[in-house]
Amino acid sequence: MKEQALGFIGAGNMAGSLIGGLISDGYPPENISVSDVDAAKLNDLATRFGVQTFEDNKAVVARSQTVLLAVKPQVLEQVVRDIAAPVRERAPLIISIAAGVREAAIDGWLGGGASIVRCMPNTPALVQTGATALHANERVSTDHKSLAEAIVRAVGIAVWVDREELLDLVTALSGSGPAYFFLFMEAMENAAAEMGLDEATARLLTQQTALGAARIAIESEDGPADLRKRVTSPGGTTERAVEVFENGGLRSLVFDAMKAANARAAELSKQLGG
Ligand SMILES: NC(=O)C1=CN([C@@H]2O[C@H](COP(=O)(O)OP(=O)(O)OC[C@H]3O[C@@H](n4cnc5c(N)ncnc54)[C@H](O)[C@@H]3O)[C@@H](O)[C@H]2O)C=CC1
Ligand SMILES: O=C(O)[C@@H]1CCC=N1
Repeated sequence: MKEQALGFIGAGNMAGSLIGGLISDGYPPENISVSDVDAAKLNDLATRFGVQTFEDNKAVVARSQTVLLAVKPQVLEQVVRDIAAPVRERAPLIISIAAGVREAAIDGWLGGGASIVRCMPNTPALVQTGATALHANERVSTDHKSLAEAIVRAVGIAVWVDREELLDLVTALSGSGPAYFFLFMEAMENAAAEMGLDEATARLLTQQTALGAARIAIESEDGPADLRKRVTSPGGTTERAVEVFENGGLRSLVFDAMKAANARAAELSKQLGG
């Protein structure tokens, strides 16, 4: 895939993460072009990675075999309509990472007949620990599916979902998920600091605990319920804390939070083109 000309429209956080991952993975920077309305963002990526930059989105389409849409969902329609003519002419593979915008909406704005892969990455892509789910419309060839998967695999793991609606659920799980863990870490740090530990120590111990728990969870054959039991000595401290979480309804709170995020993703897709 590394000989393919790859274009990014939008040079923000996610584009920077994906480009950083691809380049660390050996993708030649001269085969990557990027456009943005913000010249400072383009300068930043050109300096960090040596990629080609353009202020005109159509210039990126004109030189790319794959075009990755990395702008906010709210500006996607205008961006896509603006590149529709060169996309029809060159028929590149279109990959969209915008939350909540359906393949059919993008295809409609392009005038129909486009090969579109939609994916939902997450910000740990920045440190090559991303989790991305992908879905392809019926026009995408097997080779193009492999190409899209290879692009996101450069920054972490990739899984395919067989129904596009499942991307809303993935958004609520792994798309927004890093923020849930950060919230939990923030609460643990604050509690420890409030009870008397200095803030720097509270942060360090919380961070290393999160990293250690994640590594055990990934490396072990066992699920989180079993791993939790191994920390929980009968009559000990963990048991007391877990009792407080369970009695406080942590599980149903997590369920409700993810349901709300899932519903918001579905709502966004209705607002942003059906
Ligand atoms: N941040 C996250 O955790 C995740 C974000 N996403 C999706 O990734 C997409 C990008 O998000 P971020 O990188 O976080 O946003 P961002 O705001 O950092 O980047 C968007 C970029 O688009 C540029 N832009 C705006 N109008 C433009 C135009 N007309 N033409 C070209 N460029 C234009 C902006 O200047 C900005 O640099 C969004 O659609 C979001 O839904 C997906 C998964 C996770
Ligand atoms: O909060 C959001 O809408 C985006 C999608 C997933 C993560 N950030």
